[in-house]
Formats: sequence, structure tokens, C-alpha cells
Amino acid sequence: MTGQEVAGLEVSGLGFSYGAKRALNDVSFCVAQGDFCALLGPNGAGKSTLFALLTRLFTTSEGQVRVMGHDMARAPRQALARIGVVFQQPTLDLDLSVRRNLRYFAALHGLAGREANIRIDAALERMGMAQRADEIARDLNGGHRRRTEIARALVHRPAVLLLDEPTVGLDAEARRAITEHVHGLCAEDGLTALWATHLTDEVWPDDRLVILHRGEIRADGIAREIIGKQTLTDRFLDLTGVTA
Ligand SMILES: Nc1ncnc2c1ncn2[C@@H]1O[C@H](COP(=O)(O)OP(=O)(O)OP(=O)(O)O)[C@@H](O)[C@H]1O
Repeated sequence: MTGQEVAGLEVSGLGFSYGAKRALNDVSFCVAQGDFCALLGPNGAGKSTLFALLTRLFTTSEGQVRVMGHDMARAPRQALARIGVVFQQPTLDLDLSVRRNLRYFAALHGLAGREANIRIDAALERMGMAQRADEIARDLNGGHRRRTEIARALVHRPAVLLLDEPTVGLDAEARRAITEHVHGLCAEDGLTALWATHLTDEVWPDDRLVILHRGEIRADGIAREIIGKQTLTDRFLDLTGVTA
């Protein structure tokens, strides 16, 4: 990234404690626009706490978050408007169709009528869900529900997409399809993605990779360079001291 470019996501010196429990300590990393960044960490590493700070569910006086150049503390509305979020827990209304789930979300963002429909169609197409637009969410399998949630997070055209363990509970085929779709969004649409996971097989060799453990960054770079001659699982175990 040159000095002129605005990073999709810039985190500097972020810290957070739950009472006496230190959950994040001096966390800094920067994701260039259009990059897919895997945030890999074992259970309890601090991934969800980081997401809560990035979405302003929690606030902290320690450190700074910038989204497309907007300081989350000084310009939260501008920063949040540029973020799409896929939470770890499913949040679809299962009684509504795929399209109506997205239409409801569009309305929350002040979008209606033709403009909303154009954006909804584009988001569903992008996630391979256009053919299922009129299906009731309850009738979808887990992978298609997750794809619908990602499409919903795209409706307001965010620049940065945050995904907190988006493939939990899905089989290998559904996980692969979702990972490919999100890589496509980055490569073809210039979306910046931060994908939290504890599954090493979701990280591709050319991905940007940040490894978090006990609230601190243990590695930051291109996955293949961090991995070296090891497998990512071996490297991950070495860096985190987590036993298999
Ligand atoms: N409400 C809370 N009160 C006290 N400690 C907490 C609270 N929530 C999380 N923690 C602790 O903060 C640390 C980071 O937790 P966090 O949930 O952010 O990790 P994570 O990487 O998202 O884990 P997982 O993969 O299990 O979701 C852990 O040690 C956890 O036990």
C-alpha cells in the first residue's frame, strides 16, 4: 500500500479488558482495500471482542479503528455505514423469504423501491442465491442461510465486510462455496474482508493472515510466507502453543 491510499481497515493499539480479564492488548494491523484477511485464533483468542469493537458494540479508550479512513471514535456514523457484518449467531427471520429478509434490512438503511430491488438482486446474484430469492429462509440448508446473511450484509454496499466465524456448523462443501464467494467479492468488487476463524483450512496461501492468541498478534503477513515449509496447522500450533 502506498502512503496515498486509504486502507479498508486500520486498527492501531487496540486494547480491551472485561474487568480484570485482559482480552485484547495493543492490537495493530491494517487491511488494504480489496484484500481478504483471515483472522485466525483459537477459542478465547479475542476475535469476538475485536469484532465487538469494530462494530461499536463495545467501545474502548485504548487505540483507534479507521474504516476507509474514518475514525470510528470521531466519525462512527460514517465508519459504520461502510461496514457490513455477518455475526457468528444466525440472525435471519426464518419465516420470511430470502428476498424479504434483504428487503427488511434495506429498509433499515433507508432503501426502498427500485433502488432497493436493484441492490437486493445484485447481492443475491453475487452470493449465488438469485434462484432462491422466493424461498422461505426456514427451508434453506445451513450453507444457503449463511449465503443469504452475507448477501444481506452487502445490500447497503459496504466497503468492508466483517465475518465472525461465518462457517460454524457447515459441512466442507458449504464452507468451501462460501469462502470462494467471499474471495470473489474481494478480487472482483474490491471489497475488504476480515474473516475470523479457528479453521486453518479456510485460509488460502495468498490470503493476508493475522494470527491472534491471548489477545495479542502473533503473526501478520501473507499466509504462504507465514507458513513457510510447514502446514498452516503446524505453524499455528507453534505460534499459539495450542496443542492439537
Ligand atoms: N463477558 C466476558 N467477561 C469476562 N471475560 C470474557 C467475556 N467475554 C469474553 N471474555 C474473555 O475474553 C477473552 C477473549 O474472548 P473472545 O470471545 O473475544 O475470544 P474468541 O477468539 O472470539 O473465542 P471463540 O472462538 O471461542 O469465540 C477470553 O479469554 C474470554 O474468556
